[in-house]
Amino acid sequence: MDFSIASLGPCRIDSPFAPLVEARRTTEAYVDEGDRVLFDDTISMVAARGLPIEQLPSFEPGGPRSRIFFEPAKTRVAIVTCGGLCPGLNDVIRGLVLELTEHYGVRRIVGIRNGYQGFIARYGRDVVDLTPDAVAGINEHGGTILGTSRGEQDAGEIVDCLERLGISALFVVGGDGTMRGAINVSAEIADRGLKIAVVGVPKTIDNDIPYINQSFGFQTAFGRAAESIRTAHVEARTVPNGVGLVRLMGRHSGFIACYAALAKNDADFVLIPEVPFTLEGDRGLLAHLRKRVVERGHAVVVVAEGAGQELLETNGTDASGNRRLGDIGVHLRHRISQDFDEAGLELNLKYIDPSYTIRSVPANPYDSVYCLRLAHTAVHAAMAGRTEMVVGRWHGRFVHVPMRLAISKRNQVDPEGDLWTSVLEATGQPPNLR
Ligand SMILES: Nc1ncnc2c1ncn2[C@@H]1O[C@H](COP(=O)(O)OP(=O)(O)O)[C@@H](O)[C@H]1O
Ligand SMILES: O=P(O)(O)OC[C@H]1O[C@](O)(COP(=O)(O)O)[C@@H](O)[C@@H]1O
Ligand SMILES: [Mg+2]
Repeated sequence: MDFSIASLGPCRIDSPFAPLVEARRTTEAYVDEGDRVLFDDTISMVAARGLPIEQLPSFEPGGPRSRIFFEPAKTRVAIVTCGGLCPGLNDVIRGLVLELTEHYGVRRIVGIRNGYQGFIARYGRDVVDLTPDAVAGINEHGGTILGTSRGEQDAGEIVDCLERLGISALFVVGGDGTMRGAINVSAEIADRGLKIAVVGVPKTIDNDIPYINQSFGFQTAFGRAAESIRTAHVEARTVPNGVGLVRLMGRHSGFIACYAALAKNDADFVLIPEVPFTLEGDRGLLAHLRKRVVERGHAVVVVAEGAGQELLETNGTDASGNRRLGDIGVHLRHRISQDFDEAGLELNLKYIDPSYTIRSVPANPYDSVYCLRLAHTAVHAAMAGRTEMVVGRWHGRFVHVPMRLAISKRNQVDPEGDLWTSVLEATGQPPNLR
């Protein structure tokens, strides 16, 4: 694991934040820019490394610097949002624009329309000016005012466009695919000997980006998902042999399903991609579900879209190379109905798929705060010449994470971890459904 952050050069310019931070030292509420945030947070984890303290894996802290790399008056900035929607995208855009203009005095900020496509001539190269007026009130709305897209674009053409626009700092707001694209862009920038900072704000409702504790918009998304679980529960308990079946987003990671289920504490079974299950046999889902309905009169099943894919046919990939998943919700609805029928049991199954409704909403107040603080951290990093990195929060501290680390693996629910244990405690489902 390499935690070192790439930099465009020494910081020689006084930062407007110098008077605010120069006298500060690390406390439990602040990390000095010269300090490091430890990766490990227990005594046994640190001890197991067997390393001297300065060699322990650690993150560079985020936040304002006393000196910066770019001269604000000469700095031009671009912002792009890519991949699937996520609550809070507009909060991030507005946060970046206001911090850059009001505090650093950056005068030219452009938004690239429709993700990486907006850089490309074939798609009509689409750029809009972003001023404080242009972003007023956008945080009240879901989606992204810049638009977004999937599908890989040529890094050479992207950098041609950055050069033509005279950009010094590019902010990329997106998920793992976006960061892979941004690494290619950074490599092209380095090959051409340019000084353009590329700083990411990681975006994913699936919460599948590692080394950042939690992604923005996730809390809003699972909050919306929890409403579907409440609906399913109300419907299921008011009819004989009621089963509420809820399918939630979560391509490879079951965080939305777990958190939404815990938020309502009404689910009897939670099925996620990280924990394989079978339908058939004494230990399978169907037998346990039948038993639960016979004993208690109703049941609620929450399934993440990526769960049980081994039971289904997959359907190729999307424009970004993401696997198109089989529909586990529809499959379960069919198999549960069949199973109750074969057992001669009445069944009242209500199937709910909130689908895109959980990600197209505006951020809740918690996520809005988080988005704004991530945006501030990203601006401080870029102005200090940091590049090929994303901002994140680790153990409650804002940190800089190398982009390569942020895509080096997928953040997933650990079946041996305490989140899954909480789900097992809350549902009472067997640890092994197979
Ligand atoms: N392997 C890759 N290499 C380069 N660019 C990629 C790669 N995967 C995705 N991208 C780019 O990132 C953008 C968003 O990726 P996608 O996977 O759709 O969403 P997310 O960033 O949310 O994971 C796409 O438009 C594409 O241009
Ligand atoms: O239909 P779309 O827009 O391709 O998006 C569906 C996928 O987007 C997600 O919200 C995640 O998107 P990202 O990979 O862009 O973060 C998944 O939960 C879902 O499977
Ligand atoms: Mg992705």
